[in-house]
Amino acid sequence: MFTNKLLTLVLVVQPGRVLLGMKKRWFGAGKWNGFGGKVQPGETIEEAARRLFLPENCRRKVASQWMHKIGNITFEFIGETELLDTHVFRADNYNGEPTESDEMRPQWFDSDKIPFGQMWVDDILWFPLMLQKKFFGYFKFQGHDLIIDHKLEEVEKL
Ligand SMILES: Nc1nc(SCCc2ccccc2)c2[nH]cnc2n1
Repeated sequence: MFTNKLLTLVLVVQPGRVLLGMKKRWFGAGKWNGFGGKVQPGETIEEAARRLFLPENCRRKVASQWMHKIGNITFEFIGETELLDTHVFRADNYNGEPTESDEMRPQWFDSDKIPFGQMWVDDILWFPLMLQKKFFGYFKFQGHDLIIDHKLEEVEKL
């Protein structure tokens, strides 16, 4: 019997570069990733994505269409009963300057130099889709570094 945990993941993709953050603590610490986390009760997935990515003092200034949903990935970890239902967004028009937080140390990467060796092992599989399409994904992990099953499909609509 599985329960679902709603998560967000925001990636800023600009011509020739992608913004990632080095996760400094807790789940996924030591890996480069997009920006996100858990959706709180009473907020929408989009509201959570905005809250978790934009610093408080920017939220009012950033229009609502600053990001668009590009993917939905479910992560299952063997031995755990909670599925991570992760909603992936692209924020291409973000032109703020990212600042370091307690959680994340941001850094821009050239699109052809994404540090996949220091990221979750599934990312190299869906990042290329993220640049062009929308996609559904499912990854079954044994531990945090071994994918034992996965599905990935491009879709027209999420
Ligand atoms: N890229 C990626 N991300 C995650 S967790 C995403 C959701 C999250 C959770 C906590 C803080 C920020 C974002 C993954 N899990 C397994 N493979 C994975 N790949």
